[in-house]
Amino acid sequence: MRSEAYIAIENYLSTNSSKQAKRLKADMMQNNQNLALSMDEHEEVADEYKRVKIWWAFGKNVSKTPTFSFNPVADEKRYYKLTFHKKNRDLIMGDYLNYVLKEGNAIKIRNRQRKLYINNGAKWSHVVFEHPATFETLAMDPHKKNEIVEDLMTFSKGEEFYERIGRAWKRGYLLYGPPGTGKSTMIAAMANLLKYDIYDLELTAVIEDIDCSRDLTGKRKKKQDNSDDSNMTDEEKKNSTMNMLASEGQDTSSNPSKVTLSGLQNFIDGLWSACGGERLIVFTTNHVDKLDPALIQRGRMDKHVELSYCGFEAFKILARNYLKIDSHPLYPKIQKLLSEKNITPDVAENLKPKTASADVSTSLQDLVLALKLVNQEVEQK
Ligand SMILES: Nc1ncnc2c1ncn2[C@@H]1O[C@H](COP(=O)(O)OP(=O)(O)OP(=O)(O)O)[C@@H](O)[C@H]1O
Repeated sequence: MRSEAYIAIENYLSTNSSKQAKRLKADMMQNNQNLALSMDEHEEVADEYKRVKIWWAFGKNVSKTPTFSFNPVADEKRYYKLTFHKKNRDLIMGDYLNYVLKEGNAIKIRNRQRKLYINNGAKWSHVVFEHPATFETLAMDPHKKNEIVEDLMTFSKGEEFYERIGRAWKRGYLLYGPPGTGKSTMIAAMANLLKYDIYDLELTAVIEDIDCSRDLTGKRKKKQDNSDDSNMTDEEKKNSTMNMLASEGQDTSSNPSKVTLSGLQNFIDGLWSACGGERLIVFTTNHVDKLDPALIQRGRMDKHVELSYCGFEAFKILARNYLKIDSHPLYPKIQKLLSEKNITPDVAENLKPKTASADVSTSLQDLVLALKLVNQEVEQK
């Protein structure tokens, strides 16, 4: 079995390939998407660290003593040999090897399959997290979007900063806005950007009058209690979810069901202090005004982001995603319709081609019809 350190070194060396590509053997793995680079026996790869040259060589020892077994396996020990000038011994054995192990582990985390954990009240279960959302495809004001991406990147690279100021490496986000404005989509984009796992926690058991909520797989969940809320309008219904995004292997197993608001606050604070790695808590709600301010105070939720109705700028991003276009003669009409009523970005579903022969104009015409319909419905209400 290969040790963690061996795998980390292997990962690290695989990124060194740009300089040494000719000398490395390329194997296509899995679905031809992951290119795995490995070294051949006695092959050498040169590296440079703080202007010091280092040579890596791969080798293996096969045990000479024959052993009897019904399932003979070669007793083989693989190793990497490191060559450098002896005056640099301290730098290489200390700084450099630490750097290699850290980089190698980071590559492992970046390349691994990520998970979406769901809490069923008693314990966490998980599925593979595969959601295509990215910040590039998220429709929202570009300035606001850049600010969020920058904030997240600064946070994710902030280990030393948080250590220096003696604070836990954590950040809280509150996403609020009407249903269908992209809160779940943004969480998926965050997880994809940072390569974090997601722990999804429905707070419907805690806050009253909750109807239903949508999870990251896009399915509407059935209401869990039996109380009759058929007289409630959509506006009166609330939906609050907490998502924790964390890097690999962080233990967050707890049972938060049936907690009071102050219990919930303690629970969140407890999660924060549970362990050392970076973590991002994202709290989503449709009704920020109905939440207890104590729950979302700065410190618990550092950044408040409003996800809102679909403006023309956001529509242009959706049109680019769906139709690969930047302009069209129907744009002024669409801009006018979007400005008349509150339209959520999920109206972009109408941009999906409905027939094999549908082209850009047909899709935009479908959208115009859908927008007119929504506007009429709103007016009738
Ligand atoms: N800002 C957006 N950018 C791109 N797609 C969006 C955006 N908002 C919504 N959508 C699309 O609309 C659908 C619903 O969005 P999403 O589930 O993210 O909304 P939500 O705010 O989380 O809704 P809810 O409050 O009901 O959970 C998704 O299929 C998503 O692709």
